[in-house]
Amino acid sequence: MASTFPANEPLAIHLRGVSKHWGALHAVDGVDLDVPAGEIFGLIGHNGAGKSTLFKMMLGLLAPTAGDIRVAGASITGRGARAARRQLGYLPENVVLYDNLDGLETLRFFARLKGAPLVQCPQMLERVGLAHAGKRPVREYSKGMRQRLGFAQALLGSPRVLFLDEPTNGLDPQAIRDFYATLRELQSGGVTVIITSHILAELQERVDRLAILAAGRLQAVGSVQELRERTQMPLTVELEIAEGDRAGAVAALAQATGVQSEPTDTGLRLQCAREHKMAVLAAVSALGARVHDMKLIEPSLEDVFFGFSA
Ligand SMILES: Nc1ncnc2c1ncn2[C@@H]1O[C@H](COP(=O)(O)OP(=O)(O)OP(=O)(O)O)[C@@H](O)[C@H]1O
Repeated sequence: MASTFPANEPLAIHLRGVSKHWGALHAVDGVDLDVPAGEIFGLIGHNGAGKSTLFKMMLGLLAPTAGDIRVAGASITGRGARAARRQLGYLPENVVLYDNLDGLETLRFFARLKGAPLVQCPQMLERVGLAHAGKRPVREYSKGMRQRLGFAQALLGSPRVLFLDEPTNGLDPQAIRDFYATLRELQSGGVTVIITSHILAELQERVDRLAILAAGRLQAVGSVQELRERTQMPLTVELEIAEGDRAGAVAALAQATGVQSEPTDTGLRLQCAREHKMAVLAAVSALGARVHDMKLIEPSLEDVFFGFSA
Protein backbone atom coordinates (compact mmCIF):
# COMPACT_ATOMS: atom_id res chain seq x y z
CA MET A 1 0.00 0.00 0.00
CA ALA A 2 3.08 2.25 -0.16
CA SER A 3 2.84 5.32 -2.39
CA THR A 4 5.77 6.30 -4.57
CA PHE A 5 6.99 9.90 -4.59
CA PRO A 6 9.84 11.48 -6.56
CA ALA A 7 13.21 10.49 -5.08
CA ASN A 8 13.98 14.11 -4.11
CA GLU A 9 10.64 14.59 -2.27
CA PRO A 10 11.40 14.84 1.45
CA LEU A 11 9.33 12.30 3.36
CA ALA A 12 7.93 13.18 6.77
CA ILE A 13 6.83 9.59 7.37
CA HIS A 14 8.34 6.44 5.91
CA LEU A 15 7.07 3.09 7.23
CA ARG A 16 7.98 -0.34 5.96
CA GLY A 17 6.53 -3.58 7.29
CA VAL A 18 5.54 -1.99 10.61
CA SER A 19 3.76 -4.36 13.00
CA LYS A 20 2.80 -4.44 16.65
CA HIS A 21 1.64 -7.77 18.05
CA TRP A 22 0.45 -8.39 21.56
CA GLY A 23 0.51 -12.16 21.70
CA ALA A 24 -1.98 -13.36 19.12
CA LEU A 25 -3.44 -9.87 18.67
CA HIS A 26 -2.04 -8.10 15.60
CA ALA A 27 -2.88 -4.49 16.53
CA VAL A 28 -0.83 -3.21 13.57
CA ASP A 29 0.16 -5.61 10.83
CA GLY A 30 2.70 -4.98 8.08
CA VAL A 31 2.01 -1.30 7.41
CA ASP A 32 3.89 0.42 4.55
CA LEU A 33 3.27 4.15 4.22
CA ASP A 34 4.96 7.28 2.84
CA VAL A 35 3.78 10.78 3.70
CA PRO A 36 5.61 13.67 2.03
CA ALA A 37 6.56 16.71 4.09
CA GLY A 38 3.91 19.41 4.25
CA GLU A 39 0.85 17.18 3.89
CA ILE A 40 -2.22 17.13 6.09
CA PHE A 41 -2.77 13.39 6.26
CA GLY A 42 -5.76 11.65 7.85
CA LEU A 43 -5.73 8.23 9.48
CA ILE A 44 -9.19 6.72 9.87
CA GLY A 45 -10.53 3.41 11.10
CA HIS A 46 -13.01 1.74 13.45
CA ASN A 47 -12.45 1.63 17.20
CA GLY A 48 -9.55 -0.74 17.81
CA ALA A 49 -8.31 -0.56 14.19
CA GLY A 50 -4.80 0.29 15.41
CA LYS A 51 -4.59 4.07 14.87
CA SER A 52 -3.30 5.01 18.33
CA THR A 53 -0.87 2.08 18.32
CA LEU A 54 0.53 3.22 14.98
CA PHE A 55 0.77 6.80 16.29
CA LYS A 56 2.66 5.68 19.39
CA MET A 57 5.12 3.70 17.28
CA MET A 58 5.72 6.66 14.96
CA LEU A 59 6.35 8.81 18.03
CA GLY A 60 8.85 6.34 19.43
CA LEU A 61 6.65 5.73 22.49
CA LEU A 62 6.03 2.08 21.63
CA ALA A 63 8.55 -0.32 20.11
CA PRO A 64 7.34 -2.09 16.96
CA THR A 65 7.37 -5.90 16.87
CA ALA A 66 8.78 -5.57 13.35
CA GLY A 67 9.44 -2.97 10.70
CA ASP A 68 11.29 0.21 9.89
CA ILE A 69 10.01 3.64 11.00
CA ARG A 70 11.52 6.90 9.81
CA VAL A 71 9.95 10.19 10.87
CA ALA A 72 11.18 13.63 9.75
CA GLY A 73 14.08 11.94 7.95
CA ALA A 74 15.46 9.96 10.92
CA SER A 75 14.93 6.56 12.46
CA ILE A 76 12.70 6.80 15.49
CA THR A 77 14.55 4.01 17.30
CA GLY A 78 18.25 3.62 18.05
CA ARG A 79 20.87 6.31 17.40
CA GLY A 80 19.58 9.79 16.70
CA ALA A 81 16.10 8.91 18.00
CA ARG A 82 16.22 11.63 20.68
CA ALA A 83 16.96 14.32 18.12
CA ALA A 84 14.26 12.91 15.83
CA ARG A 85 11.68 13.06 18.63
CA ARG A 86 12.37 16.75 19.23
CA GLN A 87 10.98 17.34 15.72
CA LEU A 88 7.61 15.87 16.71
CA GLY A 89 4.51 17.23 18.43
CA TYR A 90 1.79 15.00 19.87
CA LEU A 91 -1.74 15.63 21.04
CA PRO A 92 -2.94 12.35 22.59
CA GLU A 93 -6.57 11.31 22.47
CA ASN A 94 -6.93 12.04 26.21
CA VAL A 95 -4.45 14.73 27.13
CA VAL A 96 -3.47 14.63 30.82
CA LEU A 97 -3.37 18.08 32.44
CA TYR A 98 -2.69 19.09 36.05
CA ASP A 99 -5.76 20.83 37.43
CA ASN A 100 -3.83 22.98 39.91
CA LEU A 101 -1.57 24.56 37.29
CA ASP A 102 -2.81 27.53 35.29
CA GLY A 103 -2.69 27.53 31.48
CA LEU A 104 0.68 29.27 31.24
CA GLU A 105 2.25 27.12 33.96
CA THR A 106 0.99 24.05 32.11
CA LEU A 107 2.73 25.10 28.92
CA ARG A 108 5.93 25.95 30.81
CA PHE A 109 5.83 22.48 32.37
CA PHE A 110 5.52 20.82 28.93
CA ALA A 111 8.13 23.17 27.42
CA ARG A 112 10.67 22.09 30.07
CA LEU A 113 9.90 18.41 29.39
CA LYS A 114 10.39 18.93 25.68
CA GLY A 115 13.36 21.28 25.91
CA ALA A 116 11.35 23.94 24.05
CA PRO A 117 12.00 27.69 24.62
CA LEU A 118 9.82 29.03 27.46
CA VAL A 119 9.30 32.23 25.51
CA GLN A 120 7.02 30.25 23.16
CA CYS A 121 4.47 29.57 25.91
CA PRO A 122 2.50 32.86 25.82
CA GLN A 123 2.64 32.82 21.99
CA MET A 124 1.12 29.34 21.89
CA LEU A 125 -1.64 30.32 24.30
CA GLU A 126 -2.42 33.21 21.98
CA ARG A 127 -2.32 30.96 18.93
CA VAL A 128 -5.02 28.65 20.33
CA GLY A 129 -7.18 31.53 21.59
CA LEU A 130 -6.43 31.07 25.29
CA ALA A 131 -4.38 34.22 25.98
CA HIS A 132 -7.20 35.54 28.20
CA ALA A 133 -7.20 32.35 30.31
CA GLY A 134 -3.45 31.91 30.87
CA LYS A 135 -3.71 32.76 34.59
CA ARG A 136 -6.78 30.61 35.29
CA PRO A 137 -6.27 27.18 36.86
CA VAL A 138 -6.90 24.33 34.43
CA ARG A 139 -9.60 22.89 36.75
CA GLU A 140 -11.76 25.85 35.68
CA TYR A 141 -11.25 25.13 31.96
CA SER A 142 -14.12 23.83 29.83
CA LYS A 143 -13.60 20.65 27.77
CA GLY A 144 -12.88 22.68 24.64
CA MET A 145 -10.39 24.90 26.51
CA ARG A 146 -8.55 21.82 27.79
CA GLN A 147 -8.39 20.47 24.27
CA ARG A 148 -6.98 23.76 22.97
CA LEU A 149 -4.37 23.78 25.74
CA GLY A 150 -3.44 20.24 24.69
CA PHE A 151 -3.03 21.48 21.12
CA ALA A 152 -0.85 24.37 22.34
CA GLN A 153 1.50 21.94 24.14
CA ALA A 154 1.77 19.89 20.92
CA LEU A 155 2.94 23.03 19.10
CA LEU A 156 5.74 23.79 21.58
CA GLY A 157 9.22 23.41 20.13
CA SER A 158 8.04 24.20 16.58
CA PRO A 159 7.66 20.53 15.52
CA ARG A 160 8.13 19.51 11.87
CA VAL A 161 5.62 16.67 12.20
CA LEU A 162 2.46 16.94 14.31
CA PHE A 163 0.49 13.89 15.45
CA LEU A 164 -3.04 14.80 16.48
CA ASP A 165 -5.27 12.04 17.88
CA GLU A 166 -8.91 13.19 17.64
CA PRO A 167 -7.92 16.83 18.18
CA THR A 168 -11.36 18.38 17.65
CA ASN A 169 -13.04 16.32 20.38
CA GLY A 170 -15.09 18.77 22.43
CA LEU A 171 -14.46 21.80 20.19
CA ASP A 172 -17.38 23.97 19.07
CA PRO A 173 -17.87 24.71 15.33
CA GLN A 174 -15.99 28.04 15.45
CA ALA A 175 -13.10 26.46 17.38
CA ILE A 176 -12.97 23.64 14.78
CA ARG A 177 -12.68 26.22 12.00
CA ASP A 178 -9.94 28.08 13.86
CA PHE A 179 -8.15 24.81 14.53
CA TYR A 180 -8.05 23.84 10.83
CA ALA A 181 -7.02 27.40 9.87
CA THR A 182 -4.04 26.99 12.23
CA LEU A 183 -3.21 23.66 10.58
CA ARG A 184 -3.21 25.31 7.14
CA GLU A 185 -0.86 28.04 8.44
CA LEU A 186 1.48 25.41 9.86
CA GLN A 187 1.29 23.50 6.58
CA SER A 188 2.32 26.57 4.62
CA GLY A 189 5.43 26.63 6.82
CA GLY A 190 6.19 23.03 5.74
CA VAL A 191 4.80 21.26 8.82
CA THR A 192 3.32 17.79 8.25
CA VAL A 193 0.16 16.91 10.15
CA ILE A 194 -1.06 13.38 10.82
CA ILE A 195 -4.58 13.49 12.19
CA THR A 196 -7.17 10.95 13.31
CA SER A 197 -10.86 11.62 13.72
CA HIS A 198 -14.09 9.65 13.77
CA ILE A 199 -15.90 12.69 12.35
CA LEU A 200 -15.38 11.84 8.71
CA ALA A 201 -17.42 14.75 7.35
CA GLU A 202 -14.96 17.07 9.08
CA LEU A 203 -11.87 15.42 7.59
CA GLN A 204 -13.35 15.07 4.11
CA GLU A 205 -12.68 18.65 3.03
CA ARG A 206 -9.56 19.17 5.08
CA VAL A 207 -7.03 16.43 4.49
CA ASP A 208 -4.78 16.22 1.43
CA ARG A 209 -4.73 12.44 1.61
CA LEU A 210 -5.74 9.78 4.06
CA ALA A 211 -5.32 6.14 4.94
CA ILE A 212 -8.03 3.69 5.98
CA LEU A 213 -6.89 1.23 8.63
CA ALA A 214 -8.89 -1.92 9.49
CA ALA A 215 -7.76 -4.65 11.91
CA GLY A 216 -4.22 -3.26 11.86
CA ARG A 217 -3.85 -3.28 8.07
CA LEU A 218 -3.96 -0.40 5.60
CA GLN A 219 -6.93 -0.90 3.27
CA ALA A 220 -6.40 2.16 1.08
CA VAL A 221 -4.30 5.35 0.81
CA GLY A 222 -5.07 8.37 -1.36
CA SER A 223 -6.95 11.64 -1.65
CA VAL A 224 -10.69 11.53 -0.96
CA GLN A 225 -11.32 11.84 -4.71
CA GLU A 226 -8.88 9.02 -5.55
CA LEU A 227 -10.55 6.74 -3.02
CA ARG A 228 -14.00 7.62 -4.37
CA GLU A 229 -12.88 6.64 -7.84
CA ARG A 230 -11.32 3.41 -6.59
CA THR A 231 -14.46 2.27 -4.77
CA GLN A 232 -16.47 2.79 -7.99
CA MET A 233 -19.41 4.01 -5.92
CA PRO A 234 -22.21 5.57 -7.95
CA LEU A 235 -22.86 9.29 -8.11
CA THR A 236 -26.27 10.56 -7.08
CA VAL A 237 -28.18 13.06 -9.23
CA GLU A 238 -31.15 14.93 -7.71
CA LEU A 239 -33.51 16.85 -9.94
CA GLU A 240 -36.17 19.36 -8.98
CA ILE A 241 -39.12 18.82 -11.33
CA ALA A 242 -42.77 19.89 -11.06
CA GLU A 243 -45.09 17.00 -10.14
CA GLY A 244 -46.91 16.96 -13.46
CA ASP A 245 -43.63 16.60 -15.41
CA ARG A 246 -42.09 13.78 -13.35
CA ALA A 247 -43.53 10.71 -15.12
CA GLY A 248 -42.45 12.01 -18.53
CA ALA A 249 -38.98 12.81 -17.17
CA VAL A 250 -38.58 9.31 -15.69
CA ALA A 251 -39.42 7.78 -19.09
CA ALA A 252 -37.16 10.16 -21.05
CA LEU A 253 -34.18 9.57 -18.72
CA ALA A 254 -34.67 5.78 -18.82
CA GLN A 255 -34.86 5.81 -22.61
CA ALA A 256 -31.78 8.01 -23.05
CA THR A 257 -29.52 6.42 -20.42
CA GLY A 258 -31.05 3.12 -19.29
CA VAL A 259 -30.97 4.52 -15.74
CA GLN A 260 -34.14 4.28 -13.61
CA SER A 261 -34.93 7.28 -11.41
CA GLU A 262 -37.07 7.29 -8.28
CA PRO A 263 -39.44 10.01 -7.05
CA THR A 264 -38.54 12.34 -4.19
CA ASP A 265 -40.63 15.06 -2.48
CA THR A 266 -39.43 17.65 -4.97
CA GLY A 267 -38.59 15.68 -8.12
CA LEU A 268 -36.43 12.69 -8.99
CA ARG A 269 -33.26 10.98 -7.79
CA LEU A 270 -31.07 8.64 -9.76
CA GLN A 271 -27.72 6.95 -9.33
CA CYS A 272 -25.20 6.43 -12.08
CA ALA A 273 -21.72 5.03 -12.52
CA ARG A 274 -19.00 7.69 -12.76
CA GLU A 275 -18.29 6.79 -16.41
CA HIS A 276 -21.93 7.47 -17.32
CA LYS A 277 -21.98 10.90 -15.72
CA MET A 278 -21.74 12.93 -18.92
CA ALA A 279 -24.41 10.84 -20.67
CA VAL A 280 -26.77 11.37 -17.74
CA LEU A 281 -26.05 15.12 -17.69
CA ALA A 282 -26.80 15.32 -21.42
CA ALA A 283 -30.13 13.50 -20.86
CA VAL A 284 -30.98 15.87 -17.99
CA SER A 285 -30.09 18.84 -20.16
CA ALA A 286 -32.44 17.51 -22.88
CA LEU A 287 -35.32 17.75 -20.37
CA GLY A 288 -34.96 21.54 -20.74
CA ALA A 289 -37.13 23.85 -18.64
CA ARG A 290 -38.83 20.90 -16.92
CA VAL A 291 -35.76 20.71 -14.64
CA HIS A 292 -35.83 23.61 -12.16
CA ASP A 293 -32.68 22.66 -10.31
CA MET A 294 -30.09 19.91 -10.15
CA LYS A 295 -27.57 18.53 -7.62
CA LEU A 296 -24.71 16.16 -8.38
CA ILE A 297 -23.68 14.41 -5.17
CA GLU A 298 -20.35 12.60 -4.79
CA PRO A 299 -20.09 9.68 -2.32
CA SER A 300 -19.09 11.04 1.09
CA LEU A 301 -15.93 10.00 2.89
CA GLU A 302 -18.22 7.98 5.16
CA ASP A 303 -19.55 6.06 2.11
CA VAL A 304 -15.97 5.50 0.93
CA PHE A 305 -14.90 4.36 4.40
CA PHE A 306 -17.66 1.75 4.59
CA GLY A 307 -16.85 0.73 1.01
CA PHE A 308 -13.28 -0.14 2.01
CA SER A 309 -13.73 -1.36 5.56
CA ALA A 310 -16.87 -3.48 5.11
N1 LIG B 1 -1.16 -2.20 25.73
C1 LIG B 1 -1.93 -3.04 25.05
N2 LIG B 1 -1.94 -4.36 25.29
C2 LIG B 1 -2.71 -5.21 24.57
N3 LIG B 1 -3.52 -4.82 23.56
C3 LIG B 1 -3.55 -3.51 23.28
C4 LIG B 1 -2.77 -2.54 23.98
N4 LIG B 1 -3.02 -1.32 23.45
C5 LIG B 1 -3.91 -1.51 22.46
N5 LIG B 1 -4.23 -2.81 22.36
C6 LIG B 1 -5.16 -3.42 21.38
O1 LIG B 1 -4.70 -3.08 20.07
C7 LIG B 1 -5.81 -2.86 19.19
C8 LIG B 1 -5.66 -1.49 18.56
O2 LIG B 1 -5.87 -0.49 19.56
P1 LIG B 1 -5.72 1.07 19.25
O3 LIG B 1 -5.85 1.79 20.55
O4 LIG B 1 -4.48 1.28 18.46
O5 LIG B 1 -6.99 1.32 18.31
P2 LIG B 1 -7.58 2.69 17.74
O6 LIG B 1 -7.73 2.51 16.28
O7 LIG B 1 -6.74 3.83 18.21
O8 LIG B 1 -9.01 2.71 18.44
P3 LIG B 1 -9.95 3.94 18.92
O9 LIG B 1 -10.58 4.51 17.69
O10 LIG B 1 -10.96 3.23 19.79
O11 LIG B 1 -9.10 4.93 19.67
C9 LIG B 1 -7.05 -3.03 20.04
O12 LIG B 1 -7.53 -4.35 19.87
C10 LIG B 1 -6.56 -2.83 21.47
O13 LIG B 1 -7.33 -3.57 22.40
